[in-house]
Amino acid sequence: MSLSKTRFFFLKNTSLLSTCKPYLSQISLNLGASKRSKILPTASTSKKPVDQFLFSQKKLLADHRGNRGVRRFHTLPSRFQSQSAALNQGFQVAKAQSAKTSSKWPINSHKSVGYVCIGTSILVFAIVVVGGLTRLTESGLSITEWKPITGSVPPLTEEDWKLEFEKYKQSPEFQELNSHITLEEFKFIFSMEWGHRLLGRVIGLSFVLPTFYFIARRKCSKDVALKLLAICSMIGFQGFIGWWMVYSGLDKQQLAERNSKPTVSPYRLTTHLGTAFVIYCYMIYTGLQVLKNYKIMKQPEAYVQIFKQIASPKLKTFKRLSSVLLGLVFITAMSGGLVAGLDAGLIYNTFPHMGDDIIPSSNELMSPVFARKADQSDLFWRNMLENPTTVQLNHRILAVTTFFSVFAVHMYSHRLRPIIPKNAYRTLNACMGLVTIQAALGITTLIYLVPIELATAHQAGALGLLTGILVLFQQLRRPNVANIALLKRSLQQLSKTGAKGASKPLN
Ligand code: HEM
Repeated sequence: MSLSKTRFFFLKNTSLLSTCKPYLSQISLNLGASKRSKILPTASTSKKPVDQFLFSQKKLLADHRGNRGVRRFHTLPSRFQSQSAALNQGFQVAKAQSAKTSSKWPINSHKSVGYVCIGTSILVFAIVVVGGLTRLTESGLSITEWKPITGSVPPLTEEDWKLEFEKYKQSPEFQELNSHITLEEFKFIFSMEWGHRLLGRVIGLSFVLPTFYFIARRKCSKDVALKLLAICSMIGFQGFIGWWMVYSGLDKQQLAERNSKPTVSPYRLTTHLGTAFVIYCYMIYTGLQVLKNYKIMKQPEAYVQIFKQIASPKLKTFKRLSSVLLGLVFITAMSGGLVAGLDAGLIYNTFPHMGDDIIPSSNELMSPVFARKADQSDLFWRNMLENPTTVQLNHRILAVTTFFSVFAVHMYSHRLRPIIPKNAYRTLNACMGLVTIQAALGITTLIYLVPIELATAHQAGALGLLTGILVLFQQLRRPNVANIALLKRSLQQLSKTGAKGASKPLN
């Protein structure tokens, strides 16, 4: 069994950590959270460095492979226990604890969990683009029913197609806007919407099935299992939101209340877009976290330098800025969803001017036409969310703020260059490029009156930018508690041997 495999065994054993916790609390390596500093013995509490310690467990763990959890420590050979008083103490505590708990969850998830998360997030990216195309080709209201299971079979015969077309003919969209379309044209819009829904089902299956497998086979840690389950429920919920959105464009009563032509509610469209973005981010974040932890577990020495940098208090502001950027990009994207939902990109097609001025008149921005209450108490928020002029202006303001914020953080990163992890520095450079492309795509989409290609690219660009900032955010996050322990020990070993990367103390 290789050393890395031995480590895996070590880390798989949840109880080892709980074993170590009591006596590890003496350690404080200045790493901030007290929880994290209670993990592994320092050199002074253990006679052996962690690698030797782990290696010496090789046989022991192999002997006890069949026994999971803390039971392994019941039968520790005394020769091993005598190696360290501290360890001995830990084992005694584990014995006591074993009577109460027996956990089978590994501390680190297997890399395949990370691959599934990242792989499925690519499908989510694709469905967002397909969803954008569905909206831009005005295909979204062509399927008038929601059949989560049987709907995956498309019309197969000409008769089936005619039947679907008849159903569509009852919809407000056909009656008010599309009464001229032919069966062939209907087949196109139906296929767009059907493809979008099918991709949703594929995403559901390709995430839910592996999740059950990972959980049943204990391939993931407990907290990752909870995250996977949360993502599964969000995927299911997204299917429901999709139908809730479509229904708002099919129901005559709702359309009359909104005094709208047959289109979906902009609020529901933005909710649908927002949930897709959240699912996407959650998948990428979880996937990257799992892969990072897995990599560290296999080769902690390779990550030591980065760990020292991200644990440094000097990077605190930069880390906070990365979360601000993440929030800002997300809000800008949601405001873009409202622009799309209200077709607000079809007015004021100049930049930076909106009409004669950079900002339209206040009368137009806060028009009483949009207030529904007699006392106009809803004037402000209705204009902010329902007036296409104001909504477009908001999106411009947020987009420009996002652009200059990324630019400012990028400039700031040059000053911090020696202390920023290289990978994060590179990611921020890429984000600067992505935000520039995104702003350019937004402006051209507007100027050219929202052509399908540019609008689709602009939507994909939003997701691309969000991915970049999310990766940056993730790169600046600490690994899990168990891996921090490994890293601390590697760091100590490196400083003992005077190796490069460990010369400066952890600050
Ligand atoms: C820099 C950050 C930006 C982000 C993150 C962003 C994000 C988005 C998103 C997510 C959408 C919704 C797309 C859809 O659902 O189809 C959108 C739509 C839109 N954005 Fe942006 N945008 C940005 C910049 C800009 C800029 C600078 C402009 C131009 C002033 C602009 C103009 C538009 C227009 C006109 C739409 C509506 C397109 C449509 O109807 O499909 N965006 N934006």
